[in-house]
Formats: sequence, structure tokens, C-alpha cells
Amino acid sequence: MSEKSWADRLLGGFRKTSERLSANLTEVATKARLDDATLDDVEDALISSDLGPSAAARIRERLRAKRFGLEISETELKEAVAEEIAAILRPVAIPLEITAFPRPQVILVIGVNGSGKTTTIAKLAHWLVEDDYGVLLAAGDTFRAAAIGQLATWADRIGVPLVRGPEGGDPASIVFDAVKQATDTGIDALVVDTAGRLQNKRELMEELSKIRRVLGKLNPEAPHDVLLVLDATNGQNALSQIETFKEVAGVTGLIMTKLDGTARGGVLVAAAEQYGLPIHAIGVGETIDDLRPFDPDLVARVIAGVA
Ligand SMILES: Nc1nc2c(ncn2[C@@H]2O[C@H](COP(=O)(O)OP(=O)(O)OP(=O)(O)O)[C@@H](O)[C@H]2O)c(=O)[nH]1
Repeated sequence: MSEKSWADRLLGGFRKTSERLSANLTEVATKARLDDATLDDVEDALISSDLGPSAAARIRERLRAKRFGLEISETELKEAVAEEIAAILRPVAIPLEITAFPRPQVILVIGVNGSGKTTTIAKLAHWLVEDDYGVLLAAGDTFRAAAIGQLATWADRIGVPLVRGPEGGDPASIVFDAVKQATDTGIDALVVDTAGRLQNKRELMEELSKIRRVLGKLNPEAPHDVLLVLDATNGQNALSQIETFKEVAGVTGLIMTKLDGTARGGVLVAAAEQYGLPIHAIGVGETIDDLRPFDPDLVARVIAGVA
């Protein structure tokens, strides 16, 4: 896909988020000088656009340090906010790289049911295939037959093999078989779906620890990545999921999905500020092409309404 069409898609996807912050800042920008009252309003606008209190306070301080007492137009204010958002996003905009040696790179994908986990796995697999990597999928979410079926449909569509077991089967044994198959057939990336039963933390933790133990026996480096898929429409709840999954699963990176269906895309900035975890990709739609690494400067401008 050309950069242009991705940028367009991103703009379209973030439209609701962009409109929200932009409208909030437009309201604030009626006063010409950047004084403390205006800064308070900017901070409130950022908080009510889901950027979180910590990012909002940081952006306020940076604006104050650079522009206090100066005249500032609406566009200049939005440009300045975009620059500060970019400063928060840049350090975490880290693409997922396939570097494991020996192969395969084992990528565990975790997240609550409905977060877009299965679709994201398909999008990720498609993206890796496009980059000429050999990909194998493992249906480690054996809790629901539908999850296995859904992943199988995606695997067929993308043209990648899938290791699956019966509903209720042992995810660790599926992962074991998958690593062996990936090693024997020279696969670069093994992407593992897992069950997202956050309501039963202990069971989930046991299941993930067992998968880790089995993986560790085959390759002490595995899993190389533990990617948490988050649904941006959950707003601040997405942040508490990071907290819980960090504790349960040792998250190495995030993928934020459904940024197209929500005005709450500012939560991406809150997640970056609060957790500093790499954000490998963002999902802005339901089609297979709708997952890409993100350009922090472009995303910041889109969020602030100046792209
Ligand atoms: N608009 C939009 N929808 C998405 C995106 N990613 C996933 N979805 C949709 O979200 C719904 C849930 O996605 P799944 O991939 O089934 O989610 P899951 O987390 O695997 O959920 P379970 O299959 O219930 O475990 C589906 O209808 C997807 O098409 C996205 O980036 N944007």
C-alpha cells in the first residue's frame, strides 16, 4: 500500500478522535494570550480527550515553558499540542522486527475477548507475509471453538499454515507442536493466539505460565514478544488492562485497535506516557490491510486536528 493511502486511511480512522480534541482546543483558543487560565483549559481539553492527566500535565508544562504570555492563534496552539504529543509518541513508536536467531521468533498475542485479537493476528500475519517472512499461526485459544474456527478462516485467506487442536485442548501442547513444526519447516515467525479470560486471572496466569515453560524448554529466548492487543474504544479501561496483563503476562509491546470507531484515540497518548511500552502498530479498520506501524508525527498531527 502506498504511504499516501495509508495516511488517508489514518486520517479517516482517527476522524472522531481528531474532531473531539480539535473542537475542545478551538473552544479554548478564543483568548489570545497563553496565560494560566488558558493553560488550565488546554489541560482540561486534553484530559477530556482521553490523553490522561499525566500527559495533559506534561503538555501543559511544555507549552508554559515555551509560550507563556505570548500570543497564540488557534492553529498555533494545535500545532504546539501536536508537537508535544509527538514528543510523547516518538520514543514508543517501535516497529516489530523479526530478528530472532535461531528462528522462529515466537510472538504470543494476548488480550481480552473482543479486543480484536484474532483479527489483529491475521493482519499481523498478512503484514509479515507481505514482508516475505514465513509465518505459522497457532490456535492457542482453545477455550472457544469459535476462536479456533475464526483463526482457521483467516489462515486460509492469508495462505499461512495453522496448528490447531480440539476445543478445550491444552494450549501448551499446541504451542509445543507449533514450535516444532516452525523449526522443522524453517518458519520465521510463529504467532500464537491465546485465551483472553481476564475475569479469571489465576487460570489465565497458569495457562500463560505453562505456555512459557513449554516454550522455554524448546528455546530459552521464547517467547520473544508478548503483544497485548487493546481496544481503543475502551478508553481508560484499556489502561487498566495494560496494568493487569503486565502483571499476569509480562507484556513487551502493545497494539491498539479500533481507533477508527472511537473518539477516544487519545488513549494511545495516555498509554505511551504512562507505560512507555513499545506501541508496535495500530488498527484503524476491519480489513486485512488496516494494521501498520505508526508514524508518531503524523498520528500526533491527526489527533491534534492539524493534519
Ligand atoms: N473498526 C474496527 N474493528 C476492528 C478492528 N480490529 C478488529 N475489529 C473488529 O472487532 C471485532 C472483534 O474482533 P476479533 O478479532 O474477533 O476479537 P477477539 O479479541 O479475537 O475476540 P474473540 O474472537 O471474541 O476472542 C470484529 O468484528 C473485528 O472485525 C479495527 O481496527 N477497527
